[in-house]
Amino acid sequence: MSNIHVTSEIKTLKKVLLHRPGDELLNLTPDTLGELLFDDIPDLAEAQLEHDRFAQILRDNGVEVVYLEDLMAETLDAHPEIKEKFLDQWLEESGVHTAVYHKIIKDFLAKFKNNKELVLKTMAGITFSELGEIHTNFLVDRIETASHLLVNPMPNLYFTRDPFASVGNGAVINRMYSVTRNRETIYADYIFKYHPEFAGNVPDLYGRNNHFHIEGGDVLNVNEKLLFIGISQRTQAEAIQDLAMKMFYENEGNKIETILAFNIPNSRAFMHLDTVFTQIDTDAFTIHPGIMGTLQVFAITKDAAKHDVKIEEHTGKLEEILAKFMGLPKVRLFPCGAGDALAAEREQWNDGSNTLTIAPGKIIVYKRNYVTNKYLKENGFTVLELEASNLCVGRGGPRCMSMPLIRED
Ligand SMILES: NC(=[NH2+])NCCC[C@H](N)C(=O)O
Repeated sequence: MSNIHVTSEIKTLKKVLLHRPGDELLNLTPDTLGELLFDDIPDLAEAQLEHDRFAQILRDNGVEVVYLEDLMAETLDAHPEIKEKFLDQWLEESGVHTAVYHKIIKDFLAKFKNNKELVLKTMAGITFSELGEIHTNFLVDRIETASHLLVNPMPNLYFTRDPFASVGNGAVINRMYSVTRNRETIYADYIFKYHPEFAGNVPDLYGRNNHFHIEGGDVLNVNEKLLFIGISQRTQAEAIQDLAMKMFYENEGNKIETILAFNIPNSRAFMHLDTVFTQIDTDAFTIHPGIMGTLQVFAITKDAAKHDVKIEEHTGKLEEILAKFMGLPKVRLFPCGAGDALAAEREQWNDGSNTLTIAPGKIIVYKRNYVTNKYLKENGFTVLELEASNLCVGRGGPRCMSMPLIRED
């Protein structure tokens, strides 16, 4: 029996994975914002308060909250023999190839006796100055243009939606689009391989060493047999085709029969499908009107005779395509900004259409998106509002900040 079970976007959420933003946010500087995929530097203490409020809303609604840093620390506690391998891999993938640096960092990390502190340190990054006495004489640290960092931080970790995606009883462990986010998947990889609760029961449906990139923000579980995946800045069409082949032919336990691929504009504001489209009830979605002009929808199914996939483009009204594939008489779309074009752009930027559904019709949103929230309330949705203005400068909302591990059927 797997410890992952997700066959829906909306059914009652039972267990979710979060990461509480940590010191990695202190290692953001104006010069590194672009590379590290942030638009501003959040106030860490405020961001943590906001994140704790998010976790509390989830708990108050009966959801068990677990943290990535705890699962990874428990993994190392249970298997001390993999610690060296984990650290070597993390260093190698952090771009620390020289033996001298490698040794200095390993010596520095040896001070962290507690695995949770060690894990948090690997997430936060390492500056030259904190190496203190071990920090000897580095030319690279003396030049004017030097970065202050020996190991880069992973500031996007609190967007737990992206490094892997729960699908059915398995996990799509992703190859990420950006260098800065690629190391994030190491944690999921180790947790699913070695954590006592998950080891041996969570099949990897994709693989972090795959050539093509795909991220969890693009993957929507509609039902046991149907997935929606965005073709976006973060997810390549080739990755979807590859995933389809793996799901259709290599994973016995997987029940997916159809993948609807949504080609959305390639832009920073719409980096993943879930930034412009999320399911909020059995027959309802939020949508950013800005994607409608160029949207293309493809159905990918199994072509058993050819041991291949069959690809068909579907044109026409989006509501009708969705209703057809979901087996519903009708589907309702709720535009971000409630039909006001300016409000739509402003609120989409702050994740107005990035809702986390915790039960049919019950959603968590950022409070600041007044226009969209009011509209959703007027249409009968239960809207739980999270006050947050620091978390959103990382350009992600409640769905991005959560990875469901268990939902009811
Ligand atoms: N599922 C999401 N929409 N995640 C948002 C991730 C934001 C993050 N700063 C990035 O650019 O990767």
